[in-house]
Amino acid sequence: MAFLLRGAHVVDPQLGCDQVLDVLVDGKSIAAVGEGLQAPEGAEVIEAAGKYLVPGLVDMHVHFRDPGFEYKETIYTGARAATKGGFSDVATMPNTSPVTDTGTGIRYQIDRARHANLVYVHPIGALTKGEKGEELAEIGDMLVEGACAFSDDGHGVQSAGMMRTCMAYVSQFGRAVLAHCEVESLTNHGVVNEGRASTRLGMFGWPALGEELEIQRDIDLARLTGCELHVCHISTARGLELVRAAKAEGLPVTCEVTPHHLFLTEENITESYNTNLKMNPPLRTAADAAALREGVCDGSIDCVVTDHAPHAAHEKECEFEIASFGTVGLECSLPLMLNNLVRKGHMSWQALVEVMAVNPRRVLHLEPVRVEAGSAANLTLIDPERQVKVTPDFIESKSKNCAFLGMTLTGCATDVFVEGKHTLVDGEVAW
Ligand SMILES: NC(=O)N[C@@H](CC(=O)O)C(=O)O
Ligand SMILES: [Zn+2]
Ligand SMILES: [Zn+2]
Repeated sequence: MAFLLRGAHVVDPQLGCDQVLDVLVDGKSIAAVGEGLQAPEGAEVIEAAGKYLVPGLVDMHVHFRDPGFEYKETIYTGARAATKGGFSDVATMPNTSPVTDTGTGIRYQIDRARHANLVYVHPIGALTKGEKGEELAEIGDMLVEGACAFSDDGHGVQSAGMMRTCMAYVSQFGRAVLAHCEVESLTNHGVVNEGRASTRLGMFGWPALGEELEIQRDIDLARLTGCELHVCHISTARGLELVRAAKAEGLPVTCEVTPHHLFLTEENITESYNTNLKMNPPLRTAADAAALREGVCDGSIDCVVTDHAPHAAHEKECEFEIASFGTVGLECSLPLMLNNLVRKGHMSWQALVEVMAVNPRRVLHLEPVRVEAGSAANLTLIDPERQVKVTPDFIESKSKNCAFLGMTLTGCATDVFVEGKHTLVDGEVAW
C-alpha cells in the first residue's frame, strides 16, 4: 500500500529538517520526500496541511504486564494504548510474572507483539534473576533473542557489588543498563515525597535522597565499568544535577523523565488523596518539577517516557497507603508535552522530537528512523490544534488509573505508520 502525506510540516533534527514537504510511503519504507510530489496510481492521499510529521515516537519505559498480570494490561491492549498516544515503538520493562529474565521470556513478548501487529515492542531484560538483586540473569541469551537493554525496574539493585557485576557484564555487549534508583533502606514504607506532603498527610515519606544516593552510586559504577548508564524516571532537581555533572565529565550517562514528574507535584496529592497520583518515585516539589522542565527543554534530560504502569480498579480504589504504585501514561504523554511546553513556546519542535523519538532509539541502540527516502516508514503525524479530553473512554489501556483524568489538552497524534502500516487513522486505532 502506498500513501502520499501531502503538505505536512516535517521536523527531523537528525537532518536539520523543519519545513513543509510531501512524503511518499511505499511498502515498508519512505520512497520520496520533496515538494509537489505526485501520488502514484492507487496511492492514498492524506492531506496533512497544518500537521507535523516526525519520526515515529518511542516510549522506552512501559509496563505491559504480560505475562502474569494480564488483568491489568496485555501486550495487545498496551499496544493499542501506545498507538493511540502516537507511538510506533515501546520498550517493555521486565517486572512481569515470571520476570522476563530469560531468552524465552524475551521471545514470548516479541511473538505476542508481532501478533498484535501495532507497535514495535522492544523487550528489556532483567539484570538479575527474578529481579531479586542476587544473581545475574541470562543476559547473553536474552540479547540473542532480541532484548534491547537491561533493567531491574521496579527495584533498585540494592547491592553495589551486584550492580557492579551487572554493569561490567552488560558493558561487554555494548548495551545500556536502565537504573531504577532507590535505596530501599531509606524509602522503606514511603508512599509520598518526604517533606511537606508526608507531614501534612501523616504518611510515610519517600525521601529525595533515597533516589539521589543511588544515582550517584550508579554514576560512580559507570565510571568504574565503562557501562552505559541510563537513569530511569528522574524526579529531583539534585538527581538531575548529578546527571549533568556526569555528562560534563564525559561519562556514558543519560536519563529520562515522565510527564507526571514534569507537570504534577506533591501538592496535587495533598488536595485530592487521589491514588492515581501515587507512583514510584513519588511526585516531588514544585521546585523539582520546574528544574526537570528546564532540563527537558535544554537537552540535559535525554528522553521523555511514560512509565506506563497499569493497575486494576481494585488496586487503586482503596486507602492511599495500600494502593499500587503507578499511573498509565501512553495516551496523554504527547498531548501533555504539546499543551504544556511546545504550545507555550518553552520547547521547540526539534527538541520534542529529540526527547520523544531520536534519543530513545539511541539509548536503546535501535536503528535510527529519519524522514528521508530509504528509511523505514515509522512516522507520527501530529495535529497541534486537536483537543483531547482525558476520560476513561479516551484511554485504550485495559486499566484507567491515569493521573491526568479530567484534563482537556490541545495537540495530539492523529496518524501513525509502522513499517508502512497505517496503525492510527485519524485518531482511532486501526485494529
Ligand atoms: N512506577 C511505578 O509506580 N510503578 C511501576 C514500577 C516502576 O517503574 O518502578 C510498576 O511496575 O507498576
Ligand atoms: Zn521504576
Ligand atoms: Zn517503570
